[in-house]
Amino acid sequence: MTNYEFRYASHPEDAKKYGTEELREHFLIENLFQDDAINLTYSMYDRYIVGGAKPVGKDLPLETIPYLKSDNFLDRRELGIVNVGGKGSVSVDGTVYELDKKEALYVGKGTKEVTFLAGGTQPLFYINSAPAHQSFPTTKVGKDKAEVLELGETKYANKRILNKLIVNSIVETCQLQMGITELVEGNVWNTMPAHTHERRMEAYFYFDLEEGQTVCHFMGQPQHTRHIFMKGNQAVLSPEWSIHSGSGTSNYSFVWGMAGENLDYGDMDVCPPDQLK
Ligand SMILES: O=C(O)C(=O)C[C@H](O)C(=O)CO
Ligand SMILES: [Zn+2]
Repeated sequence: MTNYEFRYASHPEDAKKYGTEELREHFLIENLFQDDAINLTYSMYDRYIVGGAKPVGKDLPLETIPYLKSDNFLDRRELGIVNVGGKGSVSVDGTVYELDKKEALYVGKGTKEVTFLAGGTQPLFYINSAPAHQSFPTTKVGKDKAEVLELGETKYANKRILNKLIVNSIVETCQLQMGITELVEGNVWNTMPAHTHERRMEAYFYFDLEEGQTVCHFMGQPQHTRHIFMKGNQAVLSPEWSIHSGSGTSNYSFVWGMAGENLDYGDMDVCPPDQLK
């Protein structure tokens, strides 16, 4: 079963007026993982699709959805998959790729068949997809291939390990970039100092958050911020004009994914913490 929903893009002046319910309705994606279903959200932020696939008792083929008006999901798109659950497998045009937790698979434009296979130790496949103009080879990015950076300091409660997975130094893509950031125990702030990048939108997916804990995700223009309280296994859309940062009541991990004008991971306009409002 494939479920899908649609999100329009918001003007920053409009978003300033949103209350709690509107913010959650427009930016928060609450139900990504449903047994034996693929749940997709098609957004108008760079036509980025955010989704989840949870095969429990049957294999789940990635079917096209009406918003695409294409015969196959990847006729004009590329796809990034990050497994955030137990070990699992994905079939891509007949080749099976095994993904451990926190491993990624890039699937290029023109691929006809992508099937999330039941079995393993209950995988949870987090999906991001963006329009593509060129076909690049399907490539698994295992733990051995990830580029790992240590960021932040415990003194500032933001010590974290950033794992670049689907980035242009590892795999060729048209516009997709994805990776995982893991907060070190005792640290709670991600992406602080915060930044914007008007060249790209971004989506965050929070996971490995202890039951009963929460992450307060911050968004908005740097001098007009808003917050959304999030649970584990939920995603949030970050417009190109918005910061994306969060503080948890414990440590946690998140998958970041981006698309837009460039593939330059370092293209960020940093906002000093004491300038945020
Ligand atoms: O912890 C961080 O800092 C991040 O993970 C930042 C994201 O990768 C990002 O926002 C990239 O633009
Ligand atoms: Zn960013």
